[in-house]
This record gives sequence, structure tokens and C-alpha cells, in this order.
Amino acid sequence: MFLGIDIGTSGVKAVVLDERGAVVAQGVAALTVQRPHPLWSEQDADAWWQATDAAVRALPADVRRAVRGVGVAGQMHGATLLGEDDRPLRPAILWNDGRSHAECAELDAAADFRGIAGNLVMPGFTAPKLAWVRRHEPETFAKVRTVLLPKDHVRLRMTGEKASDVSDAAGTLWLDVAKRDWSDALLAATGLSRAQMPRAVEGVAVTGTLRAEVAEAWGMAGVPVAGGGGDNAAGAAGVGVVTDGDALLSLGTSGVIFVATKDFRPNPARAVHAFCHCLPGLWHQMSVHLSAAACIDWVARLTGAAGAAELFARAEAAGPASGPEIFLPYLSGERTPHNDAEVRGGFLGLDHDTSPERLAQAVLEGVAFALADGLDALRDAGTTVNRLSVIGGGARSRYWGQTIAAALGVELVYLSGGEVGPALGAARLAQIAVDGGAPADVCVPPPVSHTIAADPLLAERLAPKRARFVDAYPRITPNRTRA
Ligand SMILES: Nc1ncnc2c1ncn2[C@@H]1O[C@H](COP(=O)(O)OP(=O)(O)O)[C@@H](O)[C@H]1O
Ligand SMILES: O=C(CO)[C@@H](O)[C@H](O)COP(=O)(O)O
Repeated sequence: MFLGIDIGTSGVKAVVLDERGAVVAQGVAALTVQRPHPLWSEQDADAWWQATDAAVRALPADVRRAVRGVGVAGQMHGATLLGEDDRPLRPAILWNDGRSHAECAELDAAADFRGIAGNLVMPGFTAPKLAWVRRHEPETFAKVRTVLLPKDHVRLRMTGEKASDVSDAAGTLWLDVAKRDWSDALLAATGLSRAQMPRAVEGVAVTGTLRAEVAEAWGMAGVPVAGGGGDNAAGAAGVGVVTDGDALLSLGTSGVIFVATKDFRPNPARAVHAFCHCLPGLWHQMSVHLSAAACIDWVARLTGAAGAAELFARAEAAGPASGPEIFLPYLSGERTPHNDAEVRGGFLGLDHDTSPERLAQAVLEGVAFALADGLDALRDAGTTVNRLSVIGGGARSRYWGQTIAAALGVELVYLSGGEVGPALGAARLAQIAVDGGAPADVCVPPPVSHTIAADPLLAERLAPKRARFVDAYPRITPNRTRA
């Protein structure tokens, strides 16, 4: 059996697969995000390890004993700064942190990030965060011995090894994405060197074995740990999005439309991302929306719903396009297509009949409209998307899927285990690392549980609201320079 561990933003998921790819057991442990100042978003790296340990220990002991390989996936871009003793120097700065706007412009001017790293320099990425620390916390910057991404910090705790797979490493903006290796020029532009980076490896490489005390605590002696992937790339491996043109929709804390590409296709216009895939010889493009299921949890808290499931039930009670309310889901700013870390969310069109149910409905529509903006940006970048395999916790709601399919005008495909897709993919990468085998043979799509076609009548009802949504962003940010 193979264990996949996903360090998500809302929690760690541990999933065990058998050799045929069937899910045998799952464990979860929640995480919280700290926002001590406007635009900041941080987590304690030790909390990742504690949650990983709890999620793995939640698996049955006999299943743990049968594990022959471990793979890791995780939220991308998080800057975990380690000192000489390999301990964190400060809380990790996350992918949805917006503090480094000024540093982005400086890095963009200092080196060819767009050409080599293939992306606009955006505040969510790792490089500008280090530039921010260099300016605002110079004593900490001077002590940085190693910079690790979230899953790679967990790897260090598991194996004692410093390594990062290239799909995740690309999200630092220090990778030469075409060459799948660190770029000395981009590191130097940030005041760093290769010596401060983990070893860059492919997702299917073995990066070490479990340390003796971890192996003993988990009951899995001498087990190898694979390179793994950034959560979106690992999710793609998990649901078989491994051939040029295959695409997925991730409904986690963030929302992502991910398209596998057979070559490196940078097109930074409108904040489209281009990174390595976690399988050798593949890359991907994606649109990234900073608050997707995060908006569901937020409005659930705001309106006193017990959780996501109750929130969706309330939205369904209101029904599609039931009121004039428009929700702008920019709770953490937005990447694609606006590249605007400072914009914030809002409701428009409230009236005397606005109810918690209609607010819930407006929120799930607003996220769908943001995803439609992302799909438009990908299409402007020359990418075709006809169907999307759905991963992430939001895959549990069919009702949301109907709205999203109609707003995007594409069919959604739900696959068995998709709601924990990145962990699924991490386990598959471990299987390839340990047993070999062609990635295309191991990373096949799991069985389809259901599909949701774009309903033309619903699309027609949503169209005027989408038009108002598109119109709103430039109106609430009249003085912004557009990405
Ligand atoms: N029954 C449900 N229906 C729809 N969404 C759900 C349901 N249960 C949980 N979720 C959503 O799943 C999200 C977590 O998804 P996940 O992919 O685990 O995120 P992350 O990887 O960012 O931690 C929660 O924010 C929640 O809104
Ligand atoms: O920043 C990105 C991708 O560029 C996000 O997709 C993060 O990787 C977080 O993922 P989730 O926790 O939402 O799965």
C-alpha cells in the first residue's frame, strides 16, 4: 500500500491506496490560518507536522504497517525559513499572503522572472516574500540557511532530507522552469543562492526514508518517501490529468483551473501561471483564485451555518440566480486575472429581501464567476478546455457543481476520491518511486462517480449576473494598474 499526505491550507489529509489505486483508509487533521495584520496570512510550520502526525496516526495500525512508500503534496509557495539549526525562524508566509506587492515590482525589474520562471512576479509566490523579509526583517533574513515549501518542511521532519519536487519548486519563482532546475540568476536577484535551496528532484524520485523515530511512531519501518508535488500538480496525478490538454478544477481553500501541457508554455498575461507538472517531461498552465471554498466557510461562519454542507443546503433552498445579490470573492485579493493582492471582497445588490439563503447562493455563484474569469484568461493564453475533472473538498457538493458547470460552459467530471485528489496523487507518485512503472499507466483516471453537464437554461439565467460581476472589479478599483 502507498500513503499520500496532503498539507492543505484547511487541514492535512492522509490517504492510503492499494496497488490498484483503491482508497483503503483516510485520516484528517485540521489547520488554522493566522492573519495578524491586513494582507498577512501565516501558519506555524510546527502545526503542519503535528497535523501530519495526527492524520497518519488516525489511520488503522494494520493499514500503516502495510505501507511501502510515502508521497507528499501540499499548498504551494509558502515560505518556511529555517536557521542554522533547521528550526523555523518565523511563522511561514502562505500562498495567499499579500504583503509583498512593492517587492514584486522590484524583482520584476531586477531579473527576467517572466522569461525564466515563466510567470508574473505575484505576492503569493515565494521569491517576493523573501524580498519582503530582507527589507522588513533583515535580522531574520541574515539567518536564513534554508527556504522550504510546506510539504518539504514536512519531508524534512519525516526523513531529515532537504528536497523539493519541481512542480512545487517552480512556484517559488526561483526555478528555471524549462530546465527544471534552480536559476542562479533569479536566486541572486533575491539575495539568495542555490546553497539555501533544497535539492530539486522529480516528483517520482525517492528523496529519503522515514527517520527511525517517525517510522517507529507510525509503525512503518524503512519506508521510502517520494518527491511528491505541489497540491494542484499532485491532484492532477491523482485524477489522471497527465496528458497534454487534460484539465482539472480544484475546489479547495483556493480555486484552480489546471491544464497539463507537453511543453513549458509561459503566458503571464492576465496572471496565467505556468509551472512544471510533477511527472517528468510535463508542464502545466493554471488560473488561480485565492478564495474558493474559503468563501463557503466564511459565509457559513457569518450566517451561523454549521459548515459547508449546511451552507450549500441553504443556497439550494434559495435556488439558482434567485436574487440580485452579487458576491466578489476577493477575501484574500485575487491572482488570475487581476494580480491584485489588495482588492477585497464585497456584496452588491442587497435589498430588503436579502436572506442568509440568498447570500449563500450569491457566494457560490460569485466563486463560479471568478473561475469563469480564470477560464477566459486561460483561453486568451491560447488554451482549450472542454471538460474538467473536479478535485478538493468542494467536490462534495453537486449543487455547486451545477452552478460552476453552467458559469464555465464546460462539463465537470467527478472521480472516485477526487475530494482528496492531491493526497491520492502523492500516493501514486510514491508507488512509481518505489515500484517503477510508466506514470501514464499508474496515473490513470479513477472510476467516474458522476458528471455534470453545463445546463444552457441555468447558464442563461446566470449570464446577466456574470456581466454585473465582470463590470464590478474595475469599478471598485478605479485607480489600479491592470495586470
Ligand atoms: N460537504 C461539503 N460540500 C462542499 N464543500 C465542502 C463540504 N465539506 C467540506 N467542504 C469544503 O472543502 C474545503 C476544504 O477542501 P480541501 O480540498 O481539503 O482544501 P485545502 O486543501 O485548501 O485544505 C472546505 O473549505 C469546505 O468549504
Ligand atoms: O497558490 C496556489 C496555487 O498557485 C494554491 O492553489 C495553493 O497551492 C493552495 O491550495 P489549497 O490549499 O487551496 O489546495
